[in-house]
Amino acid sequence: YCLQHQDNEYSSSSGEVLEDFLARGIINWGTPVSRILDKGMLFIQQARTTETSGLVSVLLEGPPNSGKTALAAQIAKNSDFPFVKVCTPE
Ligand SMILES: Nc1ncnc2c1ncn2[C@@H]1O[C@H](COP(=O)(O)OP(=O)(O)OP(=O)(O)O)[C@@H](O)[C@H]1O
Repeated sequence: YCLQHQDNEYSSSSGEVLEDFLARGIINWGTPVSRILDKGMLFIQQARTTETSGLVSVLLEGPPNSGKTALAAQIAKNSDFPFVKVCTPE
């Protein structure tokens, strides 16, 4: 599910959230985008390996609306793992 609103409204399923973020696709406008997507594929492989716990944490830092969530959604889509967006008050 997706907890998108502070009023505890569960707005859409994992697949619908992905479609929202990726409706127009990801524009690969330069090295920062391609590097994050490439590293995302490595993290997916890492999460799939049986030697690890299957839990991989990644911090994407950047200004508001710079595309952090869109890139996380694209990596989730590439992985076939579910995408869950959780919004906090801060
Ligand atoms: N590389 C990209 N290609 C296509 N669309 C993009 C790209 N980067 C950002 N966008 C679009 O810009 C908008 C803002 O991006 P997004 O919500 O991912 O930013 P954010 O960094 O997570 O923002 P915030 O920190 O405010 O949560 C979205 O509509 C997203 O789809």
